[in-house]
Parts: sequence; C-alpha cells; structure tokens
Amino acid sequence: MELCIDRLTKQYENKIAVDRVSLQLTNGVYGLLGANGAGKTTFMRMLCGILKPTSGTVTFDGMDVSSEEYRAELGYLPQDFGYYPDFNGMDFLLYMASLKGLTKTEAKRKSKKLLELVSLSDVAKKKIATYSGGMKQRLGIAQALLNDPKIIILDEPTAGLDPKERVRFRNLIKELGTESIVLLSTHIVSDIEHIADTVLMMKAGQIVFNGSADEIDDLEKFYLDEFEEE
Ligand SMILES: Nc1ncnc2c1ncn2[C@@H]1O[C@H](COP(=O)(O)OP(=O)(O)OP(=O)(O)O)[C@@H](O)[C@H]1O
Repeated sequence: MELCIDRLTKQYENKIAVDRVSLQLTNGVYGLLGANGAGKTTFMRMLCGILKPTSGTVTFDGMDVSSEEYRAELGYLPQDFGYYPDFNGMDFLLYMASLKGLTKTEAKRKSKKLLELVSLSDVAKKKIATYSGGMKQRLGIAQALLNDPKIIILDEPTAGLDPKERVRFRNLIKELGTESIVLLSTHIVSDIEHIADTVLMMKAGQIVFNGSADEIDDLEKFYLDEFEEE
C-alpha cells in the first residue's frame, strides 16, 4: 500500500503554491506542518483529486487520483467543512453515507459505530447547531471514515478541540494509522509531536523536512528556526 506523489506542482497565475513535491507514503500518521500560506491546503486538495495539479501525479497502488477506485479508498475532512445545522448527527452521517454509495443497512450500522468511536452517541439525535466546535470536528472525522478509507486526509482537524478532546483525537488517529495512511495538517507543533510518526514540514510549496519527530530534540524550536526568515 503506497501513495505515490511525483513532482506535484500547482501554480496559480504567478504564484507557485506547491512546488514539485515528491513523496511516498505508507501506513502511519503523517503530520504536515507549515505556516499560513505554505501550501498545505492546496497540496491536500490535490491528493484528494479535488484540485487539478498544474503538473505531476498522485497514485495509490497504481490508481490515479482522478479515478473512481481511488475515491473509494479516500476519506477527507476539509478545513471549511460545511455542516447542516438542522440535521442531527446521525442523520448527517446517514446522508453522507448515501452520497458515498453505502447501502441503507450498511449506512446505519457504520454511522452508529462511528458515532460511538468519536463519542457522539449520546447526542446523535441532537441538532448539529447545538454542537460545540470540537463535537462538529469529531462528526467531521466520523464522516471521513464512513467508507473505511485507506487514505485519510484531514485538514486542520484539531482546530477547535479542547484539551480533553485533543487526547481522545490523538488516540483515535494513532489507531487509524496502524491500517491506513493518515495525513493531517496543522500549524500547532504540539499536535504533531504527539500524533505523527512522520513530520513533513512545508515551506513556500516545498517539503523542507521529512523525518521522524524523534529525530528532532525540540520540534517547536526547529520549526520556528525553519520559518524565522519569513
Ligand atoms: N485559488 C487561488 N488562487 C490564487 N492563489 C491561491 C489560491 N489558493 C491558494 N492560493 C495561494 O497559494 C498559497 C498556498 O495557499 P494554501 O491555502 O494552500 O496554504 P496553507 O498552507 O493551506 O495555508 P492555511 O493554513 O492558511 O490554509 C498562498 O499564497 C495562497 O494565497
């Protein structure tokens, strides 16, 4: 199982947002760190097949990012995820499941299981409008997992989580990383230190560091040094 990113590039008019990124990702949790505007969202959207690269390719075990079969293996939580405030948590998941092509029985079974996994079972029948930021975020993570994805891409998933939820989230992500490729972006260094097996640092559209968090004594300092001149 390998996600192969080859010289992936995105240019917006005169701005190169992602600049010839090549990476091979296998099982595990990858933390993508970068300042605002470094190119993280652009990069992730290309990995999801939502944004067409200017050049370069993304393939998963030979399947191209634009193929249906690739989509079937993908779970994605965008940064600006649109929730339906009048839906309750359960109905929202059932709705997302139907969009992903799950059968009714399968959708019910899976939604129930995922609500348990993200500890939202007791509010499953409450309107999303009443959820806290962290609860919405957990619901977003649950919808990304409906199709048992092998590639899980989460754009700033820890935004809005309180300290308790952060710990719960870390445990969940760790578990997912044992069987899937999990790529999550953040600009909070401590999130990455505790969750990621591999740290990817992005700067001006390029991956400037790719290695284990353990390799660096003080990730926060390393990160700040890297970005100091910006
Ligand atoms: N549609 C667009 N048209 C033109 N420029 C864009 C567009 N989308 C992004 N950019 C530019 O590309 C660069 C990378 O943006 P991107 O959103 O990928 O960064 P990011 O690392 O995800 O930042 P953030 O954490 O703020 O989301 C930025 O300079 C941004 O202004």
